[in-house]
Amino acid sequence: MSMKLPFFKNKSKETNEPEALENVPNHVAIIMDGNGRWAKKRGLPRIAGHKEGMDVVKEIVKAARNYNVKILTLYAFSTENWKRPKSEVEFLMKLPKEFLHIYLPELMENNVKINTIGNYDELPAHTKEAIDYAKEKTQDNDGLLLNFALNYGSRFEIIRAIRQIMTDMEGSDLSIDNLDEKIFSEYLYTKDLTDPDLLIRTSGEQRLSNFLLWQVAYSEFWFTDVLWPDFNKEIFKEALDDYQKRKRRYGGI
Ligand SMILES: CCc1cc(N2CCCCCC2)n2ncc(-c3ccc(F)cc3)c2n1
Repeated sequence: MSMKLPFFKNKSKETNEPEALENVPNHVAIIMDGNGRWAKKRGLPRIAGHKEGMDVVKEIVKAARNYNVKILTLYAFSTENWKRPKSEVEFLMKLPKEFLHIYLPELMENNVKINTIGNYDELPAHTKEAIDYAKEKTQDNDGLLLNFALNYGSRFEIIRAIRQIMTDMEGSDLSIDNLDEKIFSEYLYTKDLTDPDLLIRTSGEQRLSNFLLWQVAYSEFWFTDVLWPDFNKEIFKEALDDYQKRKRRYGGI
């Protein structure tokens, strides 16, 4: 009986093996803007844009894993967003639970670790409950770090760091003389993360909107007019390709 040799398909297409790309940004941060505009263009309520935007998050998490990005930070809710209509804020605060209910099993399967930065304690209890469960379930994962910026504001983060430094100076060997950038960074929400190598912002706006102001000092910025709900893995790859082409400078020549 002749042995039927296994037909070797192009394995890379079928497995979850990351696609080998040169000079991939280790940390990508994204301002996911344009959800309300996307809905308005279609005569839909704003919350329809947020819902659509949530599904794009899952696609971009998969793409980031595929290209071997190590940290993906997503600006999901800013300290300014509390000023939005109460009904919209209530809807937004339910999205983490909905996202995790749908995608946590797949995130677990793909070794993704969930993290958050921002003034977490001020979030509603039901929001924190869902996220705490996901953090606990994924705490030992060492694949992509999926980092949601929630109730995050960079100026608040900087003042919070200065306040803590002033308190610590009273009772420790921390002094004005030895305070430097490294010590200051250790007081930020992002103390355990490397700075973003690439910052992406959708919807055509070219401003930081109080996002990671200290951390993006040496980041490459990439802007697109595409609204977040229309963002996809192909456009994400375009940003990574552009990043690869740029000569990285850190203030030097
Ligand atoms: C709390 C505000 C908010 C808004 C939001 N949007 C709305 C704004 C931008 C577009 C994406 C969809 N998403 N999408 C996922 C999450 C999420 C957060 C934490 C977590 F552990 C799991 C998922 C999310 N959170």
